[in-house]
Amino acid sequence: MKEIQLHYNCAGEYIIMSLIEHFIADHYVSVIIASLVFVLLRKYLQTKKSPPGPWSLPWIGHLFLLNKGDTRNTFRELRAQYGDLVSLSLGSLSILVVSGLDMLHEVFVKHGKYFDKRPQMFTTVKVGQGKAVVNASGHVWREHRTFLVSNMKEIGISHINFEANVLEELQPFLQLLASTEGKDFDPRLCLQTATSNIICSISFGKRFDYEDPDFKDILEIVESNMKLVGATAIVNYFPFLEFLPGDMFKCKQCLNNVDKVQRILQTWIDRHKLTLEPSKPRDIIDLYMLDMQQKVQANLNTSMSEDQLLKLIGDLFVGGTETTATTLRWTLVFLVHHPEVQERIYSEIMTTLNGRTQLSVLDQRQMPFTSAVTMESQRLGDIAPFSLPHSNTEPVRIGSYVIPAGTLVIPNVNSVHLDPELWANPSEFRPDRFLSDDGSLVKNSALMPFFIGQRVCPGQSLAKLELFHFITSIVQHFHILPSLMEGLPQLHGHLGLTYIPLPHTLRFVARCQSEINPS
Ligand code: HEM
Repeated sequence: MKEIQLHYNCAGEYIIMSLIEHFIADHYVSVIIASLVFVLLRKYLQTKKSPPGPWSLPWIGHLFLLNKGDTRNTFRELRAQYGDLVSLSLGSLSILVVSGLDMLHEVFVKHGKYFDKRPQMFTTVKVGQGKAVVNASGHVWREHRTFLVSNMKEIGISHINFEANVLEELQPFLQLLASTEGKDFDPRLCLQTATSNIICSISFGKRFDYEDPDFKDILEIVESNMKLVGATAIVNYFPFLEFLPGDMFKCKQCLNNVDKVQRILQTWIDRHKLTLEPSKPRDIIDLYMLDMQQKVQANLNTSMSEDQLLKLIGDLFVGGTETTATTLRWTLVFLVHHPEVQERIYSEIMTTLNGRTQLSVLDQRQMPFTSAVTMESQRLGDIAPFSLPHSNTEPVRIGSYVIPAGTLVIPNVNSVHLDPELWANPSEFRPDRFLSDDGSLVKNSALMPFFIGQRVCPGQSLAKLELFHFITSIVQHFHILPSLMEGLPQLHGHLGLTYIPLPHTLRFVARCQSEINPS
């Protein structure tokens, strides 16, 4: 009895275990077969539950597929073979590629609340520190996103006059174009500077001189990190690589850059706080400080802090500069290929201005062709072909499949923007596809440059305003002509974090010399 008590807590348990032992001894062959069948059946049912995908190598998974050429083509081929949901893996990470208009709606709208997280990896956890909006999930993300969305609503409702900020930036930009005197010129840098300066205006209430050393430093560091994030991407899937000796994957350099930008932003925020007047919020920083103070005073559970504010301003730079500048660059590329489209926009501008010199955002409603050109540039330029990666913290059933918790979910927006089932001749630039027979604007839910669902771009009102004013002002004042040296720019680009045009120059020849005075 003593021996029995060593192994079993009570006599009942002893009896049951003895019966099982006897059964196994008598039927051990049947037990082995049954266990085998059980294991195989479970495995079969599990694979049945995950969306299909190609065979993978142990440990590295589909690295060979994702590292080969243009990922948009790879995903197109995978979709043709396996359907709208494709399972892949990298290291220990499960990946799901979601394609097609209906499936993107099913996953990111119908089941959107389950897929509103960001995956936990080097870029989000170390670079973005899981803070503010772009890299955050859960309570921090929801609170900061709500703050941003409520303060970046349609023009006229927001506290900040975005249009004034955009118009203020247009003047030095147009003067810079005029100063090129119709010679070959690459507009990339001045578009990036202008869009960054607009983020400065809405964040700090002031624009910077293009030669301001701190401003130039920030632009250079942000650009350097855009390139470094490509080099560090592999660390997202194989995290141990970060800890190899040296800085082979540029992780340390990338994190140092983040530190440098934060230090500059912190000094700007500190200076700005000294002049805060609660009755007159001037910009995002003022609005944030006031919102935070109110919540602290009311003893509310808030994640808002000065540290989060620093990251939020960083998010606006990352989310709002390169994206808008690249969209404008693609638009210029398409316009230089289509002088007849430039002339149609010009004529619409002149009719709408009707003697005035400056368009207002309210004029947009009377300018369907210009809106159609912007939409078509966003579709064909397709600058964010995979949006940003999402993730889920619990298993989610989509149709007959189960998506495991912690999957990295990639929205294949490219599959929609260039789908021949949705757009006739999708690789052609045809703004008229967004116009009805009577010339009015036809919206199309298959156009999703700002993506859809819970994480849809909160800066889209500002972005649309910038696109409208920059495109119309450039066409109002200049003929956009091909480079004398290089001819027309290429219509294909380079796929990095975003899809960008290949380096090129254009000529901006003033329509009427007297209209813009270079300073
Ligand atoms: C043409 C210009 C722009 C395009 C094409 C664009 C596109 C996008 C896309 C595709 C996303 C990812 C949505 C997702 O997570 O699936 C996004 C997110 C975001 N964008 Fe934009 N964007 C533009 C301009 C802006 C501007 C001007 C701002 C800010 C002033 C901004 C701020 C953000 C932020 C903060 C996020 C993160 C949202 C979140 O994680 O909840 N974007 N944008």
